[in-house]
Amino acid sequence: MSDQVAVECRQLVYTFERGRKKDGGARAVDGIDLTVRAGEVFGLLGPNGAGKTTTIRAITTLLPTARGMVAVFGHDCSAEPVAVRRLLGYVPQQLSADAGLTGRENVELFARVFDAPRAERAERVVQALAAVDLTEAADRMAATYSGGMVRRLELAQALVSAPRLLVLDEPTIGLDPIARAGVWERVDAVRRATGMTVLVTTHYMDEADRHCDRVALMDRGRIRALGTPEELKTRVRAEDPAQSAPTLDDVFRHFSGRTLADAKEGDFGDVRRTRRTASRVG
Ligand SMILES: Nc1ncnc2c1ncn2[C@@H]1O[C@H](COP(=O)(O)OP(=O)(O)OP(=O)(O)O)[C@@H](O)[C@H]1O
Repeated sequence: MSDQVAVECRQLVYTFERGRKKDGGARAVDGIDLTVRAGEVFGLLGPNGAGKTTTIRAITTLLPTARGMVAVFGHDCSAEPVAVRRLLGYVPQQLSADAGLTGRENVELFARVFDAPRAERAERVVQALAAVDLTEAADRMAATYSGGMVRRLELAQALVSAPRLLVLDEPTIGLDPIARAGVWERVDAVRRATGMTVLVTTHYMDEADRHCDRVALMDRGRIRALGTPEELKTRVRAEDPAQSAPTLDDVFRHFSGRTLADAKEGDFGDVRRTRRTASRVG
């Protein structure tokens, strides 16, 4: 890990115009300060509606930076969006693989769209498929893949452009525990092999605890706590001696004032988004 900064957000605010009244408008992101160091796996954690995806979309230049500053490896996301996009691999929550193409064709398509150097393209496609353990299934139609395989294919699509920053939005939502472990195994291996920075959102606290170097706990558009999972647990133990062995769920409750289960209830839109994501990979 280096001292270089991969992602920096300063006082980032994002308000949706068509907002929900109970949120006092729709301030999805409410003044976020965040630094992701080069080479780390950084987790943005929180329940549905916390503002994770909105933050990710600002970092990936898919939303304009309305207020505040966002930069990726020193490139301002508003002023230099093209330079930022060249450094990114992004796996969104929505399906990004085409069921009517083979795994290999899907990855080749991304290699062309993201302008991987022509001379290296074929080799990059082979390597990206191998990195996610899809070499044998590469020439099958993606429509025949399991949910876990689709997720790994989408990972290969993002890796083929050799990004410096890999952004994963809920990479394991809707997958069974074995498939979830399979996705993380590949992410960990790629990170070890390349030193790539990984920014991941999840509401699975156990996964974040196991795989993230540092985490930011988000709730209602704000970061409630930030640090390594161990640092956060140590803080909870110090502030609440009744908690002798807190989990990250306990840490979330301590800093946000509510349980993840309460926070998870969300609203109709939140539930619909989760179901859509879960069913698309299921
Ligand atoms: N296009 C939109 N228009 C209006 N409000 C939106 C829009 N997208 C998100 N929101 C609202 O912004 C808030 C933050 O949503 P966001 O998707 O960033 O949360 P999240 O933490 O990523 O949760 P999820 O995992 O459910 O996507 C929520 O209250 C949500 O309803």
